[in-house]
Amino acid sequence: MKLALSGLLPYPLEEMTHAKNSFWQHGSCIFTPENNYEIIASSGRGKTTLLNVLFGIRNDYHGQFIIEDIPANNLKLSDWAHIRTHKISSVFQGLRLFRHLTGKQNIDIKNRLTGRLTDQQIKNLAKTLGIEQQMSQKAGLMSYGQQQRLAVLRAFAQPFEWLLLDEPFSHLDPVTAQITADLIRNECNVRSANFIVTRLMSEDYLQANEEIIL
Ligand SMILES: Nc1ncnc2c1ncn2[C@@H]1O[C@H](COP(=O)(O)OP(=O)(O)OP(=O)(O)O)[C@@H](O)[C@H]1O
Repeated sequence: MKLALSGLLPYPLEEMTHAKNSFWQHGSCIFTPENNYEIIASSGRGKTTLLNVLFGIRNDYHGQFIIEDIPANNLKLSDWAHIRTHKISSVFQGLRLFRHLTGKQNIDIKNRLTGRLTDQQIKNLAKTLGIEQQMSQKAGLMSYGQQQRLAVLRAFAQPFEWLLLDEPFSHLDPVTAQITADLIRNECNVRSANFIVTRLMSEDYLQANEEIIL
């Protein structure tokens, strides 16, 4: 599924000085399924805003976001529901976990809708991510780094063509980050899917073949 931005400029970025001499000056790019993408910028330059546009949860922008030749603003809520269940999965910067549910319950609540992962697959993924023991613990009691890995696992509990990841390694040590990055890359490969990941200037774990500097 091709995602295209044409002259995109989110309203909150309009008056910002960096928007006048950066990606936002033209706001155009095409995300094609042959590539993985990194969106790289220092804090506050619009990474989360851009991912939220791609996930269809913001439409406060100039220009156009086009999904497979259809302007995103023409899509109905039911179209977006379908896209978010079958085509685009996401790991938000704020994670959006249910704090009072266990790790496993957080996965199950999504997996029940999609039936994507078996219990054994969930167990194996949790083990690889080093959060096997946390699956029976309440999410709100986990460290933020453990919660980040749980959110990555949850993103796998549905089919997708694109996986959006907003600074997914920000609370992980380099070894754990690399294990998580390798798992993400492998899951995408197995599913013939692609990722769009944001990161600050200083980190680089997933090493996509296309870089977008904001
Ligand atoms: N709804 C909004 N109303 C006003 N300003 C907003 C809104 N959404 C985003 N912004 C502003 O847009 C700018 C970019 O925010 P964004 O969260 O996209 O940055 P970021 O690159 O993801 O930063 P970080 O690396 O710190 O997460 C910020 O200055 C933010 O205050």
